[in-house]
Amino acid sequence: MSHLTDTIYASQQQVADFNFDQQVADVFPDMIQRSVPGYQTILHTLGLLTERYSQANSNIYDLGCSLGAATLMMRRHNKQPGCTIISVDNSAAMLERAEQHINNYRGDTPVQLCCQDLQETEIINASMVVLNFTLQFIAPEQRLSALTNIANGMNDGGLLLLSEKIQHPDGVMNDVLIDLHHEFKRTNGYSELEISQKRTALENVMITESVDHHLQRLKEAGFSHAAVWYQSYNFCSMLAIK
Ligand SMILES: Nc1ncnc2c1ncn2[C@@H]1O[C@H](C[S@+](CC[C@H]([NH3+])C(=O)[O-])CC(=O)[O-])[C@@H](O)[C@H]1O
Ligand SMILES: O=C(O)C(=O)Cc1ccccc1
Repeated sequence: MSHLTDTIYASQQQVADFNFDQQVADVFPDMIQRSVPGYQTILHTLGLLTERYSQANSNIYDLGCSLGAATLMMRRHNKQPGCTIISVDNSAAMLERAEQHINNYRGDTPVQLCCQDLQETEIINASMVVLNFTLQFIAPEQRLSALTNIANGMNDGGLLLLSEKIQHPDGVMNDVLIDLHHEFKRTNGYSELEISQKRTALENVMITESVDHHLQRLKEAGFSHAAVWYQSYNFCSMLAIK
């Protein structure tokens, strides 16, 4: 697959709300790599977790799969027979490219691609569910019901990986983490204009919450255990066990 450079916010513009359209899908590998600290570490660890947590004859869900990076990692590492990976995204542009991307690799575990809202996705017999930077795009008041639907469809001992951009409850520390993230983006070649215009685009679309809020809600949704396993600046990854 060709990897195009993300220049979406490089020119001064009337900034519209961020949306996962064709333009974003075209540059997504470059955008996520240059924007999300720890993205590769999280995918690498997801491979290890798949070896440990996938259960024979179960479903594995990648919710908000974008181009299928987490799907491919789980397919590569799944050692259990009779599993199906169900990869869901409500952006047709993303899913179209995910299909091409996934077809470029071979694997034993079948992958079903579904263009639908994850909130309308039936979760059944799940040993693993991945929400890798997806829940943050769901309206906050809908997050508990989305997570409850997921927990209800998971098998005992099943694993949820939830990665999110987070907000620190201490305003000063929150600003420190945001500064560090912006420095990370500058180091990766984004200009001040790109950083500030993207921030505006995301303002109404991506609502961040504190780690405590996430962990408490995971318990409320029906998970028995939940903890942070990784954080890089204001990007955090949590695990929950049903
Ligand atoms: N309600 C929804 N239903 C389904 N999909 C949705 C919904 N809302 C947003 N999405 C989809 O969630 C994805 C979020 S990106 C995930 C990266 C990927 N997980 C990765 O591991 O590379 C994260 C980011 O761009 O920061 C997009 O593809 C949206 O279309
Ligand atoms: O780019 C940012 O500032 C982010 O917060 C991460 C991100 C990455 C890709 C799409 C949307 C948000």
